[in-house]
Amino acid sequence: VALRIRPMMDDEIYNGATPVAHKVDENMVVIMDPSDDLDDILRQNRSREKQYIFDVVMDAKSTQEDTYNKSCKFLIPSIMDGYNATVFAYGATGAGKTHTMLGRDENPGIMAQALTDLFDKMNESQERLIYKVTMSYLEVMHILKEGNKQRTQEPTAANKTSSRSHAVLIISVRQRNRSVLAAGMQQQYRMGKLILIDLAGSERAANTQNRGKRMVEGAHINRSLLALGNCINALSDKTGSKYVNYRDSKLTRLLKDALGGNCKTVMVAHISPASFHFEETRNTLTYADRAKNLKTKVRLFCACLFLFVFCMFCIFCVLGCVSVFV
Ligand SMILES: Nc1ncnc2c1ncn2[C@@H]1O[C@H](COP(=O)(O)OP(=O)(O)OP(=O)(O)O)[C@@H](O)[C@H]1O
Repeated sequence: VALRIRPMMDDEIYNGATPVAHKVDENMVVIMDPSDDLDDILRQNRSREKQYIFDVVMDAKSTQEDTYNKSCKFLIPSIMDGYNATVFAYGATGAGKTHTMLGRDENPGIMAQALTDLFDKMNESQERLIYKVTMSYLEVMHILKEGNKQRTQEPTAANKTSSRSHAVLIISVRQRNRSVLAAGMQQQYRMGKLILIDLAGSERAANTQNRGKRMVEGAHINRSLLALGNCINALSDKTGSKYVNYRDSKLTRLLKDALGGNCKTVMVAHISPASFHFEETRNTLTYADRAKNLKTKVRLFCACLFLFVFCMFCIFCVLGCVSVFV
């Protein structure tokens, strides 16, 4: 789990917001509750400061390149070796998810950097290996941009360029060995999949002042994010006894492997440092903190096949022995 704290926006500073989230070191963030309600007896003795620890903490000084290097780059060789990986951006509306995942042409985010890295790595080994890359959401780079033009972006009171849908980029890489192919021999191929997800932001209907279609859209977004939150809660339950309802939304069905299956998963949580967004910030940090408890099991596709064949072989041997005795 990585955390990115975006810079304060000009309008937040103009409207009197103060920064309440601070990076302490590479792994720690501290938030300070800005409320100073003297009548709130229940909170009077509580510390207003809370610390959270994550694998990576980045603040306004982190560039797009730093963010990619720290949260996604290490996954690229695994994809080429046949593993599955998912990176998803999580956070409230306006917290900086699209900036991280997509960025801009002159300042590209994780999606474009991961693709560039992947194709560079494939070029390095193309004399030895043959790759087949398939993608949904894009086939070549320009379709990523086309896809993003199609994506509804609407200003809401909470974010001027709010994404009104989840964006999912799935890159599948199939790899075969040239020399084995040239010799005309049968060979297993390796298949790795990288899923990059820019979730639509959770939002409070009251904050966005959305009406009509936009409000219904917001409700759908929130419902799927609620289902995601429920799955994270159930999966992070230490007793392991809670039922994980992946079927609650399309989003959780899509993320099933990323959350509890055969996948290396990175969650990049996003928060705003501004005091106005303290409640959203605390919610995001709570979920990100829970997400640290999630465990996935990563296996190679061909290794599974081998295990299956081996198990079948053992079963037949046992059945053979039993029938001899009978
Ligand atoms: N690290 C950053 N550095 C500079 N600007 C940023 C950063 N993160 C976000 N921003 C700016 O903050 C604004 C909101 O960010 P963005 O649209 O990425 O939020 P979001 O979480 O994707 O919101 P939504 O869920 O509503 O789509 C944008 O103008 C974006 O350029």
